[in-house]
Amino acid sequence: MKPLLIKVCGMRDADNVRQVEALTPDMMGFICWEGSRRHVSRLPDYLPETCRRVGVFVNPEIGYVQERLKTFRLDLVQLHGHETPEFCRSIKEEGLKSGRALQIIKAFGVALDEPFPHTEDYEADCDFFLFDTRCPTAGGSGRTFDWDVLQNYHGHTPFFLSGGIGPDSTDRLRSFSHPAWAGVDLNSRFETAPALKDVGLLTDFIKDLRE
Ligand SMILES: O=C(O)c1ccccc1NCC(=O)[C@H](O)[C@H](O)COP(=O)(O)O
Repeated sequence: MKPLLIKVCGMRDADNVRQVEALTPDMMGFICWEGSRRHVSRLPDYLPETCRRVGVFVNPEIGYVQERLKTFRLDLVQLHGHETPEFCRSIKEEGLKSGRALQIIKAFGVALDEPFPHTEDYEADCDFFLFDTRCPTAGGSGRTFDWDVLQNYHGHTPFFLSGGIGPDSTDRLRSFSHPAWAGVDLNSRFETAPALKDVGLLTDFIKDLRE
């Protein structure tokens, strides 16, 4: 399997952030949306330094993103709502204004009974896509979708595979292949409680994936 970026999402607790950072993921995600059980309402006492910090938003006001860019020192912004390509561009420009080469991850919910998401218009303004299971909670469902539908994605923007990836997913990941596949996103199936990751489970999984 080719080397994959590993993003651990839905972090909040400072000690847990330190423990997960020691596993050297590439990115760590902080949910900046009140509707989530993983919502981070205040700045954690510790933010990771050796991996990139991702702020996860759902249809945010630009001012809220600006504030979180500064306080969380975000490297990437992940957008999980109905944000337009223009909005993605404006967020990227906000990063430039504050002297940061901010990257954008646009998330798309995938459902078998709906047409594959229309990603083309986002190619120019986004650095990554994230294909997640469509769900009423906008993310963090713990449910997988049929990864075969990703063969309908012919774009060039690299993507994260997301939605219900768990300790038992390694074999499926090994048999999955796509030229634009760049990484995996890990969340609720590695939790002992919302926003609290099981370090043992993550240790084994990340070791397996990198072998
Ligand atoms: O995790 C959340 O609670 C969440 C809520 C609303 C929008 C996004 C959210 N998470 C963002 C992620 O990148 C998750 O890791 C992704 O949805 C997959 O989660 P899971 O199915 O639990 O593995």
